[in-house]
Amino acid sequence: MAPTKTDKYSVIIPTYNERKNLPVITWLLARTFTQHNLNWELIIVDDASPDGTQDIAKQLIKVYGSDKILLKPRAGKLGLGTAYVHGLQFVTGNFVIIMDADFSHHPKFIADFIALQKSHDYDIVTGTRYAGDGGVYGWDLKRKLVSRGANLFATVMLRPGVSDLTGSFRLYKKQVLDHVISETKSKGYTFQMEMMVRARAAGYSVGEVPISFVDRIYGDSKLGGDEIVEYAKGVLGLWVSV
Ligand SMILES: Nc1nc2c(ncn2[C@@H]2O[C@H](COP(=O)(O)OP(=O)(O)O[C@H]3O[C@H](CO)[C@@H](O)[C@H](O)[C@@H]3O)[C@@H](O)[C@H]2O)c(=O)[nH]1
Ligand SMILES: [Mg+2]
Repeated sequence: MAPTKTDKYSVIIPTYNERKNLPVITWLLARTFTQHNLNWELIIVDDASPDGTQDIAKQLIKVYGSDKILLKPRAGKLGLGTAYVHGLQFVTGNFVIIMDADFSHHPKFIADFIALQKSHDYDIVTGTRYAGDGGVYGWDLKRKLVSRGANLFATVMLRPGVSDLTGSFRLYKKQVLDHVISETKSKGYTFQMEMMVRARAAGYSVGEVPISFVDRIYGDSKLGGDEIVEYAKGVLGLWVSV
């Protein structure tokens, strides 16, 4: 089954200091959707970035149109999980894609996500770095071990049957995202893992597309030691409750 005329893909991108990345990621998204003749919109959730990300977003609205690009800012840096909740209120599509602004998630994979979703009517399609041709490029050994360890820990404890739990390049049916996000309590990096564990517990179907995750060129990652401790607490909390 191919996407229909009534299908619309709403991309939510949370941004914090992504002035340099946003124009190119937007251009690549527009190209991907245009090439595949798909309806789309991009919702930018910027948390008062001091680098002027919002000025760039406003220029993009002028270039692509306010039906395509929506800027939905917040007053301060409130974290990734709540950024998706915020962006979701403004979605007009029946599918939602969440991804990062920094090219770790290349828009070219979106066509594969959509094709896989359509072929199995999946509720969710997730990018995976840890199956098939997927991989991570540009991370040092420590960061690789943290990520593998985080995935292994949650996999062993919770057995959700999904190979990449902490990644955040995903496509959801809109009503599935509404449901799962309403049940998810964690905010920061734990959010993606909790979303997937809760989705599986609720019986939603999940397809996986191998992706190459490339570390950002511009700007810094916001992952710190506190987030790792939060993540471990999150896994243990779900182990008790789900
Ligand atoms: N609005 C908003 N956006 C934020 C915030 N923190 C980060 N972002 C945005 O969220 C995206 C991811 O942030 P990064 O700082 O680039 O995260 P990362 O360390 O590369 O982590 C990525 O990989 C992890 C998996 O290994 C993922 O768990 C994580 O979600 C993210 O995709 C980027 O678009 C960044 O601008 C925030 O507090 N608010
Ligand atoms: Mg990143």
